[in-house]
Amino acid sequence: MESLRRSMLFMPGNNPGMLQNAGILGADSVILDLEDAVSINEKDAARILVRNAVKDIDFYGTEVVVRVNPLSTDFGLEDIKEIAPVKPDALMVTKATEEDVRTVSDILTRIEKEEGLEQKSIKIFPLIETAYGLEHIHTIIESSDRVIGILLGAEDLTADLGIKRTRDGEEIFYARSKVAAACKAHGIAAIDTPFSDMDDVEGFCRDVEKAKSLGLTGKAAINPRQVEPIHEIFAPSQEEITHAQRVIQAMEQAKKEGKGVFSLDGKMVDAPIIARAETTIKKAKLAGLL
Ligand SMILES: CC(C)(COP(=O)(O)OP(=O)(O)OC[C@H]1O[C@@H](n2cnc3c(N)ncnc32)[C@H](O)[C@@H]1OP(=O)(O)O)[C@@H](O)C(=O)NCCC(=O)NCCSC(=O)C[C@@](O)(CC(=O)O)C(=O)O
Ligand SMILES: [Mg+2]
Repeated sequence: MESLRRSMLFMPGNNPGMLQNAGILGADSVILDLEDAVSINEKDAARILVRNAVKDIDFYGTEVVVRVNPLSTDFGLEDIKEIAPVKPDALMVTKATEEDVRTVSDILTRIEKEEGLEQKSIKIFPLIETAYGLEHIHTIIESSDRVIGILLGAEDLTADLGIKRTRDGEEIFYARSKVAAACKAHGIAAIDTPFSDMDDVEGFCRDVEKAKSLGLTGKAAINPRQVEPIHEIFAPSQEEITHAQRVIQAMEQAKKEGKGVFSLDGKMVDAPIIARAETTIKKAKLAGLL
């Protein structure tokens, strides 16, 4: 069955307490970070900790993604060689380019063969956080059929663009729209950038609403407190569900009467409205609301 990926909770790979609880925090997906949340002198210890966590901890069905260091550093290749054999669901590739995704995919193919793992079982989640990555998003996605989703990284992206990162996020409107459309075109997940002010609940909810309204399918979290609001906002509202059910009922009646287009509450209903209603029902079922 298709699974939900509304929330992806980041946690530093060098924090055993957080890793220990990763499967019980309610997130759809956890990202165990070996990159920016881990300082240079902790990289080796974090890699061992994350390897053991992926191998031994019960994640209770939560998707497990490990963010590895770039291959251009001393740590990237070592991360992949140590982590892939314990079979995380996916590796997250930072500041992704086509070449990075191809290289990681080739290394995974070799490791899966050596370890007797199912081919293509380890997926790839590229992080789009450079101007190059954003403008090459289609070819990056097409670089490997392991790619299951994109995460937008707004801090690094705005730094690369040399622009200010603001609370309202006006400056990432284009990036969000581009990631949403490209991911939709390829049928993969489009995950929004994290919101760093954990205490600004109102601002956070507005940010999640904005991402949803632009077509992003989920959001990264940095704190467990952010998980529940993400799920609530990404779930269809009761009003949307009731309306979708009425559209489907009316469609079934119209079908019997041989009508392709009909009206409900004085508004025209045709194929795109029906498709939207079907999507709402599917999402409600996945979220356990129906
Ligand atoms: C910020 C803070 C230190 C605050 O800690 P605090 O302890 O003050 O928080 P509290 O709320 O008091 O915690 C209450 C209880 O929850 C536990 N707890 C907290 N957070 C938890 C968590 N994440 N996972 C599990 N458990 C957690 C905690 O251990 C405590 O447990 P307990 O003691 O048992 O009660 C903490 O959240 C944290 O480390 N977050 C993750 C940081 C991180 O991974 N960043 C990198 C990824 S972003 C990135 O890189 C994006 C990007 O790529 C994008 C771009 O480019 O744009 C880039 O480059 O920026
Ligand atoms: Mg980053």
